[in-house]
Amino acid sequence: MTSTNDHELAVWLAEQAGAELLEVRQGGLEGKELKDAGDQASQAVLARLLAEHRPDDAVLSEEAADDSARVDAGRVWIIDPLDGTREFSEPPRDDWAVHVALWEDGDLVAGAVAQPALGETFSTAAPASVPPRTDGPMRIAVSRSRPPAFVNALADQVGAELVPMGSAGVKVMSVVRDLADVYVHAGGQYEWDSAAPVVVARSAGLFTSRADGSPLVYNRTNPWLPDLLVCRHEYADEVASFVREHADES
Ligand SMILES: Nc1ncnc2c1ncn2[C@@H]1O[C@H](COP(=O)(O)O)[C@@H](OP(=O)(O)O)[C@H]1O
Ligand SMILES: [Mg+2]
Repeated sequence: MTSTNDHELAVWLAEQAGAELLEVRQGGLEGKELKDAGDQASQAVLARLLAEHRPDDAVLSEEAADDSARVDAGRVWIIDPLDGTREFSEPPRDDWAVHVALWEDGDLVAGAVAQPALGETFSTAAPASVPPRTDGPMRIAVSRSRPPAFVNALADQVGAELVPMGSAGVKVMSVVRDLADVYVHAGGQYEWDSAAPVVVARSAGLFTSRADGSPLVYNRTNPWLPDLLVCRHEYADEVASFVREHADES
């Protein structure tokens, strides 16, 4: 695997962790015990394989202590071993994911989002082509548990329907798959929640930004990156302008 390119490595890592998560989910645990076991098992797989195959690279993970030296590193893997932890603990839901992204010299350059319960991995190794849009009203993917405060007003204004689901990665992939047109989030998130989904969405030709349309910046000292917009290009201006006008309500 050492000679594998970064795109292929991201896929392999996400799928190895995903296989581990499927096993953990069969183990008879429930609730918080299942969530914790999933987080820890996936983190262990990713940390071990990254140390083995990319020993010189830094890592920023939801499930590991942050080493501030990564801010000065040239290459940083930004990983979320289990995104949508809540949905992972509610079998047979399939809206949870493994995120593996690579940041290099200022921007995201490779990544994979595995949806193990769906048997699918979306990646920069084989960029997806977004299907033609399904006819009908705009569909906005939102968090099941923490949707942005402004989202009902946004849906009313643009005549959209809301599609609640778990996991930032799954919501971004829902835009890639034409199950939604827009994913907008505000109020809280970290770099690992969006890094891999964003680089995969970019490779599929989608629009990505902060919720107000400003650029996403990764590998900052503080990984808090609380809002996100991923959508088909034709919706970007309408949604970002609405967010700018309603910034105090997120
Ligand atoms: N207000 C908030 N503050 C912090 N993290 C948030 C958040 N809203 C969503 N997230 C994180 O974003 C990811 C997707 O959330 P959601 O499924 O609600 O859309 C989840 O990651 P994890 O499952 O890795 O913790 C969740 O913790
Ligand atoms: Mg997450």
